[in-house]
Amino acid sequence: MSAPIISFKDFSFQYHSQSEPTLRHINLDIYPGEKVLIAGPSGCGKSTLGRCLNGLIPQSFPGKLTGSVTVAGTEMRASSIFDRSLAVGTVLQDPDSQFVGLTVAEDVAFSLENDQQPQAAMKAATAKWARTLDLTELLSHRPQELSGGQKQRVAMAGVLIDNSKILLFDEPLASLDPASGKASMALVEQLTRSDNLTVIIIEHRIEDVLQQPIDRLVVMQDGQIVANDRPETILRQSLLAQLGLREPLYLSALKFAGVPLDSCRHLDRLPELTVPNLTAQLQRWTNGVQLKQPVRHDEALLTIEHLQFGYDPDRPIINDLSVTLNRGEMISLVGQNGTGKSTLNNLITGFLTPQAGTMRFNGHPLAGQSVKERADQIGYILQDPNQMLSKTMIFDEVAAGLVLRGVDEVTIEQRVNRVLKVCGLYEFRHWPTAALSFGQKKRVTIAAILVMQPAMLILDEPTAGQDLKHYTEMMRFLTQLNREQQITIMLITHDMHLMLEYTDRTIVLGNGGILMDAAPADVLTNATIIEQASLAKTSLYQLAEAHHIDPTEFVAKFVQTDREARKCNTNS
Ligand SMILES: Nc1ncnc2c1ncn2[C@@H]1O[C@H](COP(=O)(O)OP(=O)(O)OP(=O)(O)O)[C@@H](O)[C@H]1O
Ligand SMILES: Nc1ncnc2c1ncn2[C@@H]1O[C@H](COP(=O)(O)OP(=O)(O)OP(=O)(O)O)[C@@H](O)[C@H]1O
Repeated sequence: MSAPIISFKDFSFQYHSQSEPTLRHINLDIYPGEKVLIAGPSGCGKSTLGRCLNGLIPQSFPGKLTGSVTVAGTEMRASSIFDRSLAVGTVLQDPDSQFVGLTVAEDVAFSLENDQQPQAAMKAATAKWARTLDLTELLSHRPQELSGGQKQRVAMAGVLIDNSKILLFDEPLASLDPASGKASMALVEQLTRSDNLTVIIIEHRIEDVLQQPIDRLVVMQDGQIVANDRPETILRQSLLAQLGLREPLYLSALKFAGVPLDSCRHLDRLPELTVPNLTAQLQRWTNGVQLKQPVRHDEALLTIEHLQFGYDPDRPIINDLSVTLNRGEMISLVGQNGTGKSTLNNLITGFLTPQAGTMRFNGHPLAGQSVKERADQIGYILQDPNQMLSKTMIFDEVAAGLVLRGVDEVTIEQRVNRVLKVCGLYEFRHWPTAALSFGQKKRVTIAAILVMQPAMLILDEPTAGQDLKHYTEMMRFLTQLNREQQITIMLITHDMHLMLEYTDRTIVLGNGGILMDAAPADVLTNATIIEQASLAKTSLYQLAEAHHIDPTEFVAKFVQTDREARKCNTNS
């Protein structure tokens, strides 16, 4: 075997501002041409490990380090951040932080320009990567005009153009629609094999990454490596579930059906999975589950009719869109990157004004109501809580809307405390928001909206970047608000699991209008819609199809069983 291209030897790292090391005694060798997935609970140190590879540690994030890290034969401490960034191309979760150019084209070509490459070569390379990542049409746009997923693809092109031999992806899938996520993972696989790249992927969405072959799965916990093996070995041991991480859905389905994992071969690769008598076992399980009738909601809350909007009025993004959302519904809004999901919500909340059409909320027209008036009834929660927090202390943050509306102090105290209790934040009420984790901050932003007693919440990717424990906590909390207070909740998401497991209705946006409006299991088993809206079949669909079971029935029964299992876990 050749020498490792990356080697951690008894490596520990402690951020200057922390009292304990974040990485502890890491020993890890990665060989040229390997594709490695790093998984682990939130805060276990995955991104910190990545920063040690691309040179951000210790240069931009100083701290105390012991042991050694060598990348491509050079000891980390001996190389500059510039050399290190050339050796390791990095795509971060938050692409905004990577933009430097005025246009998409400048951004993609930035590193070549820095390297003083000839114009012609630069243009050819930019065009090639723009084509590969479906960005050609966007080359003259400003990065600020792009949707979240488009930004992520630009960041990826800007890194791939460099031809680095090592690529590091930190949560590459969070803002990509399922089809783009799948396509980018397939592209990474192709490059790994054709150009003999070494690839490290940090990701919570393990099932999505495992759609392509992964050579090694490294699992971290509390700053240490607790498993480092072939994915199949780790999946068979159910280690992911034990650590509170999300297993691939098909694995959960095998467990529900009582299939002993020891009897499975190629457990990490669904297309090659072989299990004796699997068809009979899955059919028996499917026949044994009785589907319950869903609860109906038919009191209209938000009625949108013939809505029309384009940033350039001649090129509508929303085109004659009509839909009614009912009180007490839990809805997912899905669709291709750049299709107009955020735009639609900005129209509802009043940040944008439609060129035509009407919207009525609770029977009253929204036109003529200010952003503030709409915010009393419809709360919009952005993906990144840091963009929403404006006060230093938690209590003040939650009270801000009431203070702005001139509510008296005694009422504010009562209402804020009540909401803080509902959100599980009461004990932190005198803390600064900066001291909270990402998930807790998100709750504060929700609390600040709930205090206005809205009838509807719209949340953009409420669980992105969170591990299963925090994801489940957040979704349990939202489900409780929905059931107990009859708040209508609409989740904008690219996460097909989330849509299946937690929502009762899926609205698929595309071509300016609504492509489909149905139960999530029906959407995810409709091949035409999946294709049109850049969604993806989950592994459950593939498992059912391969074993001649009606996929819609199988998926619906899986969701019901999974919800019941989760309910039991909560009650116990
Ligand atoms: N810039 C920083 N300064 C001080 N401490 C930090 C810094 N960044 C991270 N940490 C600490 O290191 C720990 C690990 O963070 P890291 O981002 O590496 O985790 P992670 O496994 O990538 O988590 P996630 O999955 O939530 O992104 C955190 O608990 C945090 O307290
Ligand atoms: N301020 C703006 N000026 C011009 N065009 C814009 C602006 N904001 C968004 N767009 C364009 O409008 C389209 C819809 O963007 P929007 O952000 O609504 O999409 P989205 O469905 O939310 O995407 P994603 O899933 O990637 O977040 C995209 O093609 C985007 O490039």
